[in-house]
Order: sequence, then structure tokens, then C-alpha cells
Amino acid sequence: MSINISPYMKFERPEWAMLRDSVPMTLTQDELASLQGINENLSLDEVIDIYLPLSRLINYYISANISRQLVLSKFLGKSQKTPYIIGIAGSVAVGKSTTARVMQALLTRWPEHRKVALVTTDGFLYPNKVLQERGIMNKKGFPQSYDTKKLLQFVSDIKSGKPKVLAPVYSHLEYDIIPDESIVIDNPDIVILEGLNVLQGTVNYSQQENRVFVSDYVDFSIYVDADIDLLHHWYVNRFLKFRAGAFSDPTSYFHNYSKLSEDEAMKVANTIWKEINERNLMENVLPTRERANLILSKGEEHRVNCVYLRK
Ligand SMILES: Nc1ncnc2c1ncn2[C@@H]1O[C@H](COP(=O)(O)OP(=O)(O)OP(=O)(O)O)[C@@H](O)[C@H]1O
Ligand SMILES: CC(C)(CO)[C@@H](O)C(=O)NCCC(=O)O
Repeated sequence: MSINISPYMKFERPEWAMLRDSVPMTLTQDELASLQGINENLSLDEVIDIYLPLSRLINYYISANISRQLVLSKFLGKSQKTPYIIGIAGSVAVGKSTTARVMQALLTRWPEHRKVALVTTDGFLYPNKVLQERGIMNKKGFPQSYDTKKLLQFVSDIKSGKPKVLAPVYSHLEYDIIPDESIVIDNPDIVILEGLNVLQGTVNYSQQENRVFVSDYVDFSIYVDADIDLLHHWYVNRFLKFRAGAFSDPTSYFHNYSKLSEDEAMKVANTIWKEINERNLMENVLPTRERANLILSKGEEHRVNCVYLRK
């Protein structure tokens, strides 16, 4: 007899898709079409079968959280409102930012019309200048390439209900932090925090310091998962897309690659994947998967085949 000790309930795609049924779909065809503006390759079946049930589930959790805050407000005798933080983790190129933007659109459009802010932890990478000084330019995305203290301060400020919190900005095209630019997180109901490292702990913590995790501040976490060969393929495709898009833009980091032939560019992308992103995945990202409340397991064409939900 085998003992099932997994903390997750497993749903095959059709089973999961049925879970949106008890609530009528609140999106019109037009709204669904506008969601495709997020990503031209996003299929509407994916939104309906996977992301609608997910937003329904999260909506329930948020309502329960609001009730819990009311209890605390009664107990303390003062109003207690803090944003609900949803974390989205997973490999480079798995589709975290696409998932985050779809969830933002769906949670905003839900009848409660909650205000949903989106933040990527890319903004908390050290600028290239610092990475170069430290000799870790080829470790971008690894735990040591992030200003984790700044990120922890950021999530802590959000969670303490501070009305306006600033998030720094990273540009994929410039391949660097944009100096003096930030986005203002202004009193949201929900914050979606997306990045490789949202389920990771602090680095270089000393014994005197308490061990704090970004995920301590996250109310619901999602890990987007896919086989390594698919991730590799998606990474190379996106690299080639960036390269094509950056052709005419001499300020873009990818402009350098535009001089290479397609074959040579593919070789560069393969090397960056193997040497940096795949290593980071195996050493630092994948080991955090089982900390997530929910795992979206993707196959070919970014199609979610199966969903795991923590019991
Ligand atoms: N649901 C989807 N359907 C089709 N294509 C998708 C989907 N999600 C992501 N993609 C494609 O996969 C690639 C990676 O997606 P995305 O940029 O969202 O990944 P990411 O995990 O945020 O990456 P990074 O960690 O580098 O920021 C992109 O080319 C994107 O167009
Ligand atoms: C910015 C990160 C770390 C995460 O989004 C990633 O997209 C990245 O740039 N990794 C470094 C190696 C590379 O892909 O160029």
C-alpha cells in the first residue's frame, strides 16, 4: 500500500476548468479579447480554463482575509487594512509576468473591482555597475544579485499599510535598472509580486539577524512550473524576439546581438541559458517550488496541464 504524503491536491486540466462553473463568467467576449493584448500568444481557452478558476479561488481567499482583518480591527479598536499579497515564482521565461498580468486583469474585473498593483522583483536587482564591481554580472537572477534587504523593506512597507510605496524599475531591453525611475504603489487592495526569488529566504544572514523570507509577507503563492527543455526553448525564443525588437534601438543591450547572424545569436542564447538561467533554476529556484500554495504545471505552448493546490 502506498501512502500519499503529498501536501497537494492534484487537478487535471478538465477537472480544474470545471471549478469556474458555479460562478457565472463575468467577462464579455470583448474583455476576453482585450486580455489578449497582454500577450498575443495567450490563448483564450487558457484564460477561461485555468486563470478564471484561479481568480475565483483567490477572490474567496481575499474575502476571508478581509473578514479576518475585521476581527483584528474590532479587537484592536482601530481600522486595520493591509493589502493582500500574491506571489508568483518560477524559472526565467516560464511566463511569470504574463501570468501576473492576466491575474491582475481578472482580479480587477471581478465584481468587487479591487485595485490590483503589479510589481516585479527584477527592480530589486543591483544595477549592472554594482554587479560588475562585485564580479557577479554572470550571476544576474541568483540570490546574491538582488538587494534582498530593500525588497524585504518594500514588502514590509506594503504589508504595514503604508499608502504610497515606491518600487524601482528594471528594463529587460536595457538589461539594467533604470536610474531615478520608480513606480508608485498607491494604496492597493492587492499586490501581485512576481519574480524568481519570491519564495526564497534572505542571503548572508548572520546568527544575530532573524531569518526573514519575502514569502513571510506573501498571502498566496503560485509557482509556475515547466520541464527544463521547454523552458530552454521559451528562453531562446524570447531572446530572439528581444533581439529583433531591439534592432533599431542603439541604446538597447540587445543591439549588440543584432549584428550576429540568427545562428550565432541562438548560440549566445543557449550559452546564457545553460550557464546562468538553468543553473540558477536548479540551484535556487526549483528548490522553492514546494513552498508554493499552488503550482501551475505547463506543457507545450504554455498550456497548463495540471494544477496542484496545497491542502
Ligand atoms: N500563457 C502563455 N501563452 C503563450 N505564451 C506565453 C504565455 N506565458 C508566457 N508566454 C511567452 O513565454 C515567454 C516568457 O514569458 P514571460 O516574459 O511572461 O516570462 P517570465 O517568467 O516573466 O520571464 P523573466 O523571469 O525573464 O521575467 C514570452 O515570450 C511570452 O510571450
Ligand atoms: C532579469 C532576470 C534575472 C529575471 O527576470 C533574467 O531575465 C535575466 O536577465 N537573467 C540573466 C541572464 C540572461 O538571461 O541574460
